[in-house]
Amino acid sequence: MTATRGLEGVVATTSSISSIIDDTLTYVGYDIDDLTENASFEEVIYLLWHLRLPTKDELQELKTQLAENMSLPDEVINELKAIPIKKVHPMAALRSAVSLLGLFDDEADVMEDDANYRKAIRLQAKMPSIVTAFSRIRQGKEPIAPRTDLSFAANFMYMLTGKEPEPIEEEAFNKALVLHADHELNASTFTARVCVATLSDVYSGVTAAIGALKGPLHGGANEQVMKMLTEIGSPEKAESIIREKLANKEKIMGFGHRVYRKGDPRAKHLREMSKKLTELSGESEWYDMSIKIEDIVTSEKQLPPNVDFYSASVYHSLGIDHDLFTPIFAVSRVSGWLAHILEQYSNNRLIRPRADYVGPGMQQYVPVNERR
Ligand SMILES: CC(=O)SCCNC(=O)CCNC(=O)[C@H](O)C(C)(C)COP(=O)(O)OP(=O)(O)OC[C@H]1O[C@@H](n2cnc3c(N)ncnc32)[C@H](O)[C@@H]1OP(=O)(O)O
Ligand SMILES: O=C([O-])CC(=O)C(=O)O
Repeated sequence: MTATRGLEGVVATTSSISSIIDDTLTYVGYDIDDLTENASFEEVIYLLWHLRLPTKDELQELKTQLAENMSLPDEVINELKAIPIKKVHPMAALRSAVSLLGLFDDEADVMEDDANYRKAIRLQAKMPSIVTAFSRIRQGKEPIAPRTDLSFAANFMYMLTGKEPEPIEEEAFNKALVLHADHELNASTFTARVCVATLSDVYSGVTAAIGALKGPLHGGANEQVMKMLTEIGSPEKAESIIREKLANKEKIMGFGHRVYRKGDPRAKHLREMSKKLTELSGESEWYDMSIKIEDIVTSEKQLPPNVDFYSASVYHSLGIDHDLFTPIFAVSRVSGWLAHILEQYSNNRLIRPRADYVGPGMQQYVPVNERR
């Protein structure tokens, strides 16, 4: 038995949800470029869960179901008010709140398909409410109730700020949600599948996935990108700082990918949005700095930007707090996690690989008093 470090190149399951072939990303056979330009996030949710695009009536039904399930139990709001909210990372709060939500769902441990689908709707609907409630409570404000007449993207921004977004902001946010929705067997999705393959429940699967997304090598990279851009401070300083980081063998956040070699097809959409939105907000230095960094990292290390690099300046331009970037990723990616959880249940087998043991050989137990 020989281990493959990080399971690189290992094919661990079949899936009909999304694919990455020759650096092209598709959801159920639809190119990500096509979906980003044309689809609403609600259509993408339906696509991932049903493996086909919805009719007009089916889409309306999904929108209604999401709208009806957005509000949070008082206990979850009260818990967010009880935690040391100024010290807690919102991803940790989201992880705990999703786990807590499961305690107030009478169907949490009901394993029938219909019940699991209903839980998927509830989780998809309530994740934006948790993230926005966290943000409001942290500012000493009351959470804002969701509106049934707004799109998923607009509702998130409305619950965050109390204002309806401008059409260009809603469009950008919808695109970002579409771009982050699913990505084959990434670390958090794999985590969700491993968890529910024990026939554990949907809440456990999503809670585990949030924990995996939180790390800076995965979803947590978008917040780290903004931290780096803020530290660099201006496009003029980018070159020397990035060259120094590379010389010190530091990783540049938002670059590199386990699967893509030529580049992440999502990055160009976010680059374009970053250009547009930073111009609009009068802070084009974030875009200029990002372009400069991309030039250096691609020429020095042949590492193209991934989805997290330009999403940082996009979310910043939308006025979003930097530590909410990864929770927003989760608000979108939960659609993919849920699709994979439902797919795993539909054809389940326990996921249990082996380890190549490299520790000491057989040893004799020595009582503690005799040990030296
Ligand atoms: C949504 C997402 O999860 S997208 C990924 C988000 N994560 C990041 O942006 C963090 C920065 N990037 C990385 O850490 C990596 O590229 C990962 C985690 C995405 C992929 O990791 P792996 O496939 O395991 O590649 P690994 O970390 O082994 O890197 C291979 C080589 O490229 C280098 N490298 C990879 N990424 C970077 C980077 N961002 N900056 C500098 N060097 C890098 C490594 O140092 C290593 O060099 P070496 O062979 O000389 O030691
Ligand atoms: O696929 C991966 O390894 C990481 C990634 O880009 C994602 O989850 O969107």
